[in-house]
Amino acid sequence: MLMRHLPLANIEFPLESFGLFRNYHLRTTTTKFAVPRPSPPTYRIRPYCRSTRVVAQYSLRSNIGRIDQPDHWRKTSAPLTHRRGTKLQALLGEGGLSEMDNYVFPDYRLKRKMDDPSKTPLLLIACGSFSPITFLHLRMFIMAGDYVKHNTNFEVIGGYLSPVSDAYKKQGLAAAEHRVNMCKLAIDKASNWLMVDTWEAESPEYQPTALVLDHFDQEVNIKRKGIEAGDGERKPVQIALLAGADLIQTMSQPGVWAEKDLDHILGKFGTFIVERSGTDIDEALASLTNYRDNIYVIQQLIQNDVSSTKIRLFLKRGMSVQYLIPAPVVEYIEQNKLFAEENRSSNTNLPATNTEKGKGSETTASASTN
Ligand SMILES: Nc1ncnc2c1ncn2[C@@H]1O[C@H](COP(=O)(O)OP(=O)(O)OP(=O)(O)O)[C@@H](O)[C@H]1O
Ligand SMILES: NC(=O)c1ccc[n+]([C@@H]2O[C@H](COP(=O)(O)O)[C@@H](O)[C@H]2O)c1
Repeated sequence: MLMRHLPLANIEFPLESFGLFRNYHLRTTTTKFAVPRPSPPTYRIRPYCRSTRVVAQYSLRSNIGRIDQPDHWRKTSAPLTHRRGTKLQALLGEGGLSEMDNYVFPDYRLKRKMDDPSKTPLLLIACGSFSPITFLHLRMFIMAGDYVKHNTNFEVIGGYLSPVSDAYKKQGLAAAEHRVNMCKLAIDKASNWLMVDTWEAESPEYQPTALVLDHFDQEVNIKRKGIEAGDGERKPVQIALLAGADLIQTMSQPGVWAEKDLDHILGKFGTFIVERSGTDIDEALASLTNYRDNIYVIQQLIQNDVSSTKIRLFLKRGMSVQYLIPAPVVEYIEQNKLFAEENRSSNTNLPATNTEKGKGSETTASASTN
């Protein structure tokens, strides 16, 4: 896996060597051996060093050097052993989350060449829980696209959903595998420019947003050297965070964002903010005036107050969420019985921001659904 699991070797062992364990981990102080999945009749062993990870992260942060995943590693992915023989599996295909261990940056919907070389290429990144993804998450990209077209000199060349890692431990966070699958289902047929990047979701550790944006910068500007402008030249792509106003509001709350991360996100990358009911946008931006040239505020002309929290609340109460979230996602939730019960097994450490933002509260379930 890129950056986090820099593989040093790719060794196959006979099945009998490991008995019948499906996941097998050997740890020493400096080296970890992970056996992600059985690939009958052999297990694939993936050794990697913790120390290399630190070096890789440093390189990524500072854009020094190049961290390449060896091609042989990508191509020798273990076959899936738990195939879901459903319509959804057909949709998710081989790119389903079951193959998360073999991370490859998705670029199949990235524009290869700009339509207008005089513009600045722009890539929109929405970081979030997406537990589950709603139509508003998708609408954010559409609203941003319209805003960019009519108000700026940017040209959007693609958009990514980046579901947060399980390590975020937020209340109501379904397993990353499910959240990624739902995001993929939501965009599969519905978009020709949105993609789901699993780099963050795959990470066993929480990745701060500044680092996530660095990852995109690395993939698009360092590895792919930007985009062809149409006049023979390649242009660097402006990476920007796409977020709701509630997220920006947390930027002035003490302890939520590191000062250097804010400077990195708003100074180097910039952000497109979608208005959200319940959040005073002027108040949210008051402490960020230093970065105002890099902050674009998008009005929600048709207010949509749907949130993942409200969706989970409906599901917990056995109410339908049809037409609030994409149909394949409704089907996926039913098939996997998600959000039906209080699902807090991995979410006992709740962040302080859980019940604000006018999203509805899972703990005060009497609110807003009557
Ligand atoms: N109705 C909405 N209006 C504006 N922005 C939204 C809306 N719903 C989600 N967003 C934005 O989408 C991004 C991803 O958010 P996230 O996955 O945390 O969704 P959420 O619906 O706010 O989740 P939850 O209710 O679980 O906290 C955030 O930047 C958030 O502000
Ligand atoms: N310090 C940080 O980098 C930081 C702080 C708060 C939220 N976030 C990100 O914002 C997104 C949405 O978070 P919430 O669902 O908590 O609003 C997540 O992707 C999360 O990683 C990042």
